[in-house]
Amino acid sequence: MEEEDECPELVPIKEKSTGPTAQIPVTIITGYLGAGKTTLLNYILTEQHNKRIAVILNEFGEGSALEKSLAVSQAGELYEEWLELRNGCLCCSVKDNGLKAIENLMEKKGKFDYILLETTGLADPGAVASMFWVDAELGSDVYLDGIVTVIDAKYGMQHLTEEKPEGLINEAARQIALADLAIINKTDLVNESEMVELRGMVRSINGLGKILETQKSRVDLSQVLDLHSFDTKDGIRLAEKLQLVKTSQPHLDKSMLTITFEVPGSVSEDLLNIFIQNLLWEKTFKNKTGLAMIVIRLKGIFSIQHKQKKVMLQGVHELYELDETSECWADHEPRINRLVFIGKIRYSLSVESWEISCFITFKTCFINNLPFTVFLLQVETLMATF
Ligand SMILES: Nc1nc2c(ncn2[C@@H]2O[C@H](COP(=O)(O)OP(=O)(O)OP(=O)(O)O)[C@@H](O)[C@H]2O)c(=O)[nH]1
Ligand SMILES: [Zn+2]
Repeated sequence: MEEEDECPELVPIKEKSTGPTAQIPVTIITGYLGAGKTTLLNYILTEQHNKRIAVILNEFGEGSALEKSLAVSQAGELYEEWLELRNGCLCCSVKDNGLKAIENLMEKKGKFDYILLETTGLADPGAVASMFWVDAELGSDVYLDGIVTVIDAKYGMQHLTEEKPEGLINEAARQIALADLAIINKTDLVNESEMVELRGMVRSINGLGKILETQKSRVDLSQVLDLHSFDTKDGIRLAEKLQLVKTSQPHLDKSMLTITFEVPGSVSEDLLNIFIQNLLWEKTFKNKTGLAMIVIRLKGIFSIQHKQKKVMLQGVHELYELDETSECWADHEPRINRLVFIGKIRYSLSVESWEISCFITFKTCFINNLPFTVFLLQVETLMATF
């Protein structure tokens, strides 16, 4: 893990030129796992604003880019650069990939006039933002327009008040501290007193940024794009902000991990729902020390029996939804069901036994048309094997 780089001397970039060599604005969309970043991205991509937008997505964990790509609408002309980082994130493990992705996009320059960069839910937007000052010539093509942080109204307080291992920063707080715009999303899931508490907490972390409140991340785009938050006169402001939230330790919480299951076949929707409810609500899957994984984020793509379309699973803490996507399983396409867990298990050394117990039960969802009693018997037999 790279030590956090010294904050680079921030050199305000020169006045933005206009015309064909016009610099392209970049908006960083950040926010904790499941807060609604992709929902905001989709909303921006599908709203009428006659901007041709390029998207850079940085996903946490191996292979989970697939779910992300299915979640990002294919509206309009979309240039997608993937930064699929193995259990890392753009900001602290492979900064140069971020630059590479932007430079790849710049080669297609002229075809788009705005870049949206969605970070992983665990990323440090400060390190991503400072990328725009580290690489001088990059500054000539793009400029950082603003940092937009999406906050989950239902779990935001839990994320912000979570005890972190010694010296580790709370990434949710850091994402808010650096926001030019904070969007408190999912207001449909909380009452007024919870909103007052969260609003106060956000304001106490970030006294400057604008705060909007939304459902499904639907905001007035003039409040999100073209903010010019870091124009020359404000460039120094980023330095101050970075100093404000600067820490010496890397921020990636080692206890956070991603587990991916891939199983061929088609699954019974009922058995899948039972499996997910046992996982998220009953926490029935334990490791050999009797611990369950704290699943913070759950994503998946499924082939459901008797359905032609791919079904996407989205879960955030205890909430989950199975939605049919517009994409069909192609005739020759192998039906591989993928399930990605992002979460933590104390004493992660014993995550394997948790993984085995969970995987075996997941596999039993694929044994077609089992009477439920037989299914449960199978689960018990399987669970006894380790
Ligand atoms: N109830 C409710 N659900 C929402 C709202 N906005 C988004 N969601 C759901 O929350 C889940 C996560 O939304 P995403 O947009 O994928 O969140 P994200 O921040 O991109 O998540 P990561 O992939 O972990 O980074 C999805 O199931 C969304 O449909 C909202 O305002 N209310
Ligand atoms: Zn990072």
